[in-house]
Amino acid sequence: MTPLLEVDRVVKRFGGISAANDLTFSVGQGESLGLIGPNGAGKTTVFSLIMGEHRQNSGAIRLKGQDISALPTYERIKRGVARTYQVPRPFGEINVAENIRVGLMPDSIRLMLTEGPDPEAELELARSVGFDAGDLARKPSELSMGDLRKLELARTLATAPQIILLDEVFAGLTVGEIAQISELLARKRAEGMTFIIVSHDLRSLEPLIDRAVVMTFGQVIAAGTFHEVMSDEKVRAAYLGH
Ligand SMILES: Nc1ncnc2c1ncn2[C@@H]1O[C@H](COP(=O)(O)OP(=O)(O)OP(=O)(O)O)[C@@H](O)[C@H]1O
Repeated sequence: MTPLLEVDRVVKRFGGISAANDLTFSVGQGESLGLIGPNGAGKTTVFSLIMGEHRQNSGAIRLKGQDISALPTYERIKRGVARTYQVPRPFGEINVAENIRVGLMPDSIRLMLTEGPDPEAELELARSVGFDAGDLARKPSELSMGDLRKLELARTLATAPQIILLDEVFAGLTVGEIAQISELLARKRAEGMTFIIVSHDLRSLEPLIDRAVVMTFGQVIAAGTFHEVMSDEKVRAAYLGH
C-alpha cells in the first residue's frame, strides 16, 4: 500500500552542512512515527522540508504517492499536512478563539466574508485540546507553555490535517501538562490521525508511537519499534553516548 507520506532520498544542504543527507523514510496511514536523534541531527529541517518552508536540493517528498516537493506551503496545508513548532508561534495580538479561527478559515475570501467565524467550531476545537469556554478570550501572552502547545495543536487540528508533524511537543511542560498533551495525542491516535513526533523526552514519546526512526547527521541510522532502535548499537553509540 502507498504510504501516506514518503521522504525519498532527500538532500538538504546549508552551506557545507548536510542537514538531510539522502534521507529516506515513510509513514503509513494512521501510523504514529517517532523521529528521534541528537541535537543538530536534522529533525526540524525535515519538518520544514515536508511543509515547504525549506526546499530540498534533491530527492522527493510524496503525499499519497503524489510529489508535493514543488508546492508552496499553503498548498501542502490544503492537502492535509500540518505542523507545530518547537517554540510555539501563536499570533500574539489575538486571543485563543481568534488563533483557532485562523486555522479554521476557508481558503476562499468570499466564503470567509459570507460565512464569517464559526464560534461553535472554535469552542469545540478549544475543548478538544483541554481549554474551556473561559479560555477563549485569553491572549497568548497570558498562556503557560502547556497552554501554548495546546493552542498550537488546536490551530493545527483546525486545518483538518491528514498528518501532523509535532516538534518537541513536550518541551518546557510540567509533568501534569505532559500527561494532558499525551492523553490528547493518544486520543487523536486512536481516532486514526497520522503523526510524526519529534521529542527528546523518550519516556513520554514511547507510548505514543508505533515505530521509531533514528537519524544523525541527516541520515537514518536505525528504524523499528522503540525497543528495537533503543537496543541498536549504532543508536546507543550515536544517540545515547554509549
Ligand atoms: N536555516 C539554517 N541555516 C543554516 N544551517 C541550518 C539551518 N537550519 C538548520 N541548520 C543546521 O542543520 C543541522 C540540522 O539542524 P536541525 O535544527 O534540523 O536539527 P535538529 O535535529 O532539529 O536539532 P535539535 O534537536 O537541536 O532541534 C544543524 O547543523 C543546524 O545547525
